[in-house]
Amino acid sequence: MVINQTSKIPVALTVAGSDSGGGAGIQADLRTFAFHCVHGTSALSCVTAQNTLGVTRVDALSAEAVAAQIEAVVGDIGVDAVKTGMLLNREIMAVVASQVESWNLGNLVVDPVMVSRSGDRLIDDGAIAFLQDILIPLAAVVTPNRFEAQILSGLEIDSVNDMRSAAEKIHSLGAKAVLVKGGGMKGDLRGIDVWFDGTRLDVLKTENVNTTNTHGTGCTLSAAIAANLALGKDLFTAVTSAKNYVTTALKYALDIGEGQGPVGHFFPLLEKTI
Ligand SMILES: Nc1ncnc2c1ncn2[C@@H]1O[C@H](COP(=O)(O)OP(=O)(O)OP(=O)(O)O)[C@@H](O)[C@H]1O
Ligand SMILES: Cc1ncc(COP(=O)(O)O)c(N)n1
Repeated sequence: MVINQTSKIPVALTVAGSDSGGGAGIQADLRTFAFHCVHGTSALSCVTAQNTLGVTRVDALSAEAVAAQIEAVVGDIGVDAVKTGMLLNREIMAVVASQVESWNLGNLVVDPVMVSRSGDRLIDDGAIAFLQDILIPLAAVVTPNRFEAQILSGLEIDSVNDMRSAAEKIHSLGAKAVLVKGGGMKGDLRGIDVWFDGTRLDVLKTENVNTTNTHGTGCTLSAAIAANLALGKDLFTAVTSAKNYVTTALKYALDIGEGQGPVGHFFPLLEKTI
C-alpha cells in the first residue's frame, strides 16, 4: 500500500476495554490498526487489571464518558469503520448503539466479548440480551468465539457442522453476517472459522498454529476486519485478510508472563529485520 501526503488516511475507531497486560482490548486494537496503516482512535469502556494469567479487577467508565469519547472522535475526525469489544454492561451498550445510529456509522464490527481466554467473565449477565437484540443487528459482521456462539445460538458446538448451524442461527437473530471463530475448538479445528451472510456459508481455514500464546486473537481479528473495511476492502475480503494477519501474528506470539502470552502484532517489522 502506498500512502503519500495527499492520500486520505483511513480512520478506525475501537470501543473497548483496556488490558493492562497489553495483549487484548484497546491495546491490541490500536496496534492492529497501526500495522494496517490505519489511524486508530478509541473510546474506552472500562479499565481491566489484567495480565497473561487473568483479570483481577474491572472498573467501568460511565456510559456518558463512553458517549463523549465517541462524539469527540466522530464529530471532528470522522471514522471509516468501527469495532466494539468489551462493552461490559447494558448502559454502555445502549449509548454505543445510539451513537452508531445517530452518526449513521456503517462498517460496524461487533466482537461480542463475554469471557476472557483465562476464563474471566467480561460482561454483566443482563447485558447479553441487549447485545443480542440491539447491538448485533446494527453490525455489518458479528464475530463470536465458540463460547459466545453457544450462548447466542443456544446450540452446543463441538464440530464444524455445529459451527455452521450456530452461524445460521445467529444470522437469523438479525445479524447481517456472522463469523463463528474456532480458536476455542480442539486440535486442527482451532484454525477454522465459519462465515455466513445469508447466502454464502463458507469454512475459512488457515493452519492451526501450535501455541498456547493466543491472548488477544479475537480482538486482533475484529480490529483487523475494521481496519480492512476502513481501507475500502469488501466485507468478505476484509475478513479473510484479517484472518491471515491473525495467523501470522500467532506464529510470532510473544512468550511473556506465566500464562497465555499475546499474539505478535509487529511481525511485519521483525520480518524486515530478519
Ligand atoms: N491456534 C490457532 N491456530 C490458528 N488460528 C487460530 C488459533 N487460535 C485462534 N485462531 C484464530 O484466531 C481467530 C480468533 O479466534 P478465537 O476463537 O481465538 O477468538 P476469541 O476467543 O474471541 O479470541 P480472544 O482470545 O481474543 O477472546 C480466529 O480466526 C481463529 O481461527
Ligand atoms: C479488555 C479486554 N478485552 C477483551 C478481552 C478478550 O480477549 P481474550 O479472550 O484474549 O482474553 C480481554 N481479555 N480483555
